[in-house]
Amino acid sequence: MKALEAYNLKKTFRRNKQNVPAVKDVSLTIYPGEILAFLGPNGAGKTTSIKMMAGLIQPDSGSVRIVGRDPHRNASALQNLGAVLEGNRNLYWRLTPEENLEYFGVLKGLTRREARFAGRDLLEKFDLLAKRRTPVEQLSRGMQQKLAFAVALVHRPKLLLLDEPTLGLDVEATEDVKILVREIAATGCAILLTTHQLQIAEILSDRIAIIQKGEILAEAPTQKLIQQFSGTAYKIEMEAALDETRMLELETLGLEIESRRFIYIDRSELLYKVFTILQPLPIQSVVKQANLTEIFLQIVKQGNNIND
Ligand SMILES: Nc1ncnc2c1ncn2[C@@H]1O[C@H](COP(=O)(O)OP(=O)(O)OP(=O)(O)O)[C@@H](O)[C@H]1O
Repeated sequence: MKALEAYNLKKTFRRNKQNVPAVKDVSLTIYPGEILAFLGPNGAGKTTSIKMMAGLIQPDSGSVRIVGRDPHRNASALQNLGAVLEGNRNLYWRLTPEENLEYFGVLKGLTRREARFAGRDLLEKFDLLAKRRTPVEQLSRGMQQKLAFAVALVHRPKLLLLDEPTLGLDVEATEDVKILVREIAATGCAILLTTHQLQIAEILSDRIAIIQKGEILAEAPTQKLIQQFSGTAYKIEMEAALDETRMLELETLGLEIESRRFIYIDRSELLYKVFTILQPLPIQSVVKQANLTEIFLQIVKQGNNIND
């Protein structure tokens, strides 16, 4: 059974008497144990999409199923959903971790006893046991984020939605969150996460969906996406700016040149031609493997659907 199915979601907001089309067409599927990174520039429609998937915003059209149930029609669908959507705002700051877990556990349908047991387990797993009686407002940002995860997981959901889970965290806390995300997925929970930190998406995700202006531009397994774009892509970095003659010669080959120093080669058969043109200028580096940041920028720049 699929953990999440979203079909053709659409949402237009009304602001200052104008229509703001936030999400035009978003369809996504996530399977148990899978981590999907949902990427896109600011304002692309990620949060609006996630809120529709979480049952918080009613779509204008399209449908959502969480483990087969529609969260907009059937509140029981939410028993399979955990979400950390706006930083750690799903916590009560004056309550302790223990109290938060019990409170939210009961809210999600557990008995107090079940919530207490599940909460204690999570506190232990997330290394928060020593802080269980400290009010949330006195915890570090990293601890608060881990607790927000714990609260989202207390009722053992099958789908976890994470909006920017590492925002504002230091290096160590970011590492903790990465490990947690992997561990949670390993238990069979499906995870959808948004992040602007593309190296995190590259390391963590099994699949990537890229959204721009409310539409999915690309969706593919992470490694496939990287291979697809790395196969023939080279980037040459020159030590100094190129002269006019060489610029012209390279441009005649149809190559993209950035800041007169970075040459992008999209066909490997051109590589040696380019080296000949560049001789004897010093080359700083030649990189073959595109990373997700470059791929993301390429896709968003092209702005058309590579799945077509
Ligand atoms: N409640 C709202 N009323 C009006 N417009 C909205 C509302 N929520 C979002 N928008 C608009 O919808 C578009 C998509 O916003 P959304 O927050 O979904 O993008 P995002 O991809 O999550 O962006 P970011 O990466 O900056 O968080 C933006 O133009 C935003 O201004």
